[in-house]
Amino acid sequence: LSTFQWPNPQLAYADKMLYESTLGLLAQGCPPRDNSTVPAQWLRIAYHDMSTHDVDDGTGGLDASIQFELDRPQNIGQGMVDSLDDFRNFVAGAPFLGTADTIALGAIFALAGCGGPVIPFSAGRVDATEAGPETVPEPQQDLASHTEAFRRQGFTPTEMIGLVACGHTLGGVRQVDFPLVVTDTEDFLQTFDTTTNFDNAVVSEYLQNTTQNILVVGPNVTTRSDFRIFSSDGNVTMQSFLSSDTFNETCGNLIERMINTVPNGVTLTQPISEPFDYVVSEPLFSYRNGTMSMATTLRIVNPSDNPSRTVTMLWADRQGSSCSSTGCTSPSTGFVQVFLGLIGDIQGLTADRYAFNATINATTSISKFWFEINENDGSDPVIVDNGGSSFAIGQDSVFIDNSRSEFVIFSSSLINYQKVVMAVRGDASSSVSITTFDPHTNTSTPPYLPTIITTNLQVDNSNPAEGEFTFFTANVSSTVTFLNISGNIGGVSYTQENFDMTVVDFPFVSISQ
Ligand code: HEM
Repeated sequence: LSTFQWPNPQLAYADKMLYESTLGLLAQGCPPRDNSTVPAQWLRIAYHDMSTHDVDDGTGGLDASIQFELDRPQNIGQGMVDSLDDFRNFVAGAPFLGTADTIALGAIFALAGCGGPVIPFSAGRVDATEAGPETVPEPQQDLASHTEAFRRQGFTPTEMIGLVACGHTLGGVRQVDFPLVVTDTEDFLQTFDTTTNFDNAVVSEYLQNTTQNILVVGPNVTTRSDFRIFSSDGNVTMQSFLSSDTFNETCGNLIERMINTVPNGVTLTQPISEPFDYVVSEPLFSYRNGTMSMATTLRIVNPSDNPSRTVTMLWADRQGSSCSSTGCTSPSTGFVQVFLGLIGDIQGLTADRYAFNATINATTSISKFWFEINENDGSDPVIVDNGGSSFAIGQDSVFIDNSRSEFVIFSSSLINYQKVVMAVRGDASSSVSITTFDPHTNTSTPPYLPTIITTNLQVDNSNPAEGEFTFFTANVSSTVTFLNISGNIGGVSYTQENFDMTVVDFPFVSISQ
C-alpha cells in the first residue's frame, strides 16, 4: 500500500498537485503553442532552471531562480514567461510546494503529455530569492565547454549526449530568438525532428542523415552544438537510442535526476509514483447551538464498482464518556468520482472521494477519527486508521468555523476576499492570530513570489458569543492557500499549522457595491 502517516500536508499536497491539479491537462496530447508545443516549453525551462547547479560546491539546481534570470540571452523566448504563467495559474502554491516544485511537475507532465515515460514526483524544492550563475549552455560554445558545463551540473559526457537528445526530441529553435542559428526569416521554428511526440525520432533521423535539426545541420557551423555532442563518442550512445525502450528508460532516468538536482541541504520527499491509497482532507469544523460538526473526505484509489459499499467515519470523544468503545459513527453523505489527471489516466487509475459530515457534542468533542470501508459482500471491512494511530485532532479550542466564515464577492468588481471566523473556546480576553500564505503576488510578470502575512483577529460583532465559544475574525485574500493558527486562551497556547484553505467550503456572500 502506498501510504503516509497523517498529517503530512506536504505529501498530501504533492499527491494532489500530481494527480488532481489541472496543470497536466495543458500538456495532454502535446498541444502546440508559439510555433512549438507547451510541453517543449516546460521541459526547456526545467533544464535551464536546473543548469545553475554546481556539483563542486553544491549550490544551485532546480530552485526557480530562472524567475530572476529571464533577461539573459540564454533564457530568451516567450515560452519561459508562458510556462511560468501556466505554473502559477494551474498550481496553487503552498508553503511546502513552490515554483521550483511546480517546474519539476511541469517537466513530468511534459514527458507524459507527449507520450514519453512517466517519472515519479518528489516535492520539497526551495525557491531561490535571487538569480543564479549564468551557466546555461549555448549553441555557439565548443564541445569542451559543454562537457565541462554538464560535469558541473552532475552529468558525465555520455549522460550529456542522453540529456540533450532527450530534451531535443521536443520543440525546436525559434527564428526570432536565435537568428544566427535559424537564418531563414520565413522559418518561425525549426523543429529538432519531424515528430511532435517524445520519441527517438531525433536520434534515428540524426543517424540516418535525414535530420533537419538546425543544431546538427544548420548553415552556421559554429552553432551545430547537437552535432558536436551527439557525435562526441563516435555515435555509440546515439546508436543505443535506436531502441525506443532504451531511449525512454534512459530519458526517464536522466530527466528524473535533472529535476531532482537541488542545492545541498535541500531534502526532497519520497518519490510519488502512484497516488496514495487513502487521503483524508483537512477536517472542517463548525459550531452552532451546542453542537459541533466536522466535515472531511476520504479518497479511495481504484475502488471496485460496488454500489453496496458503505464507508463510515468513526470517532472517539475527548473524554471517552459519550461514545462507546467502538466510537461514534457517521455514514458517508455521498461520493464523487475523482479524475486522477493526465498521470492517473496513463496509469489507468480511478478514485472516489467519500464525504462525511459528523455531528459532534461540543462538550465531549472529538479526539481522533478513522474510517471503515465495507463492501457488504461478506469480505472483512477495511479499516483506514492511519496505520493504527487514527487521525488525531490535536486541539479543539481554536478552529476556523467553516459555516460562519464567508467567501465575499463584490458583484461590481473582481475583488473578493475571505472572511475567516475563528471559534475560540474562551472569552473575549483570548487572542488569536493567523499567518497566511498567498502564492500570488500583485504583479503580472515574474518573479512570482508568495505573500506571507500575520494578522491578529478581532472579536466578531456579527457572531456573538455562544456556549463556551467567542468568535474572532479577520479578512484574508481569496487566494490564500494555507495558514497557521496561533491562539492564547487564559494563558494557554494553542496552535495549528498548515490549515488547508484550498478545501474550505465557506458560504458565498455577494455584496453589491
Ligand atoms: C549543450 C546543451 C544545449 C544547448 C546548446 C541547447 C540549445 C537550445 C536552443 C538554442 C534551443 C532553441 C530555444 C528556442 O528557440 O526557444 C533549444 C530548445 C530546446 N531545448 Fe535545448 N539545448 C541544450 C540542452 C538541452 C537539454 C539538456 C534539454 C532538456 C533535457 C533541452 C531542452 C530543450 C527543449 C525542450 C527545447 C525546445 C523549446 C521549445 O520548442 O520551446 N535542451 N535548446
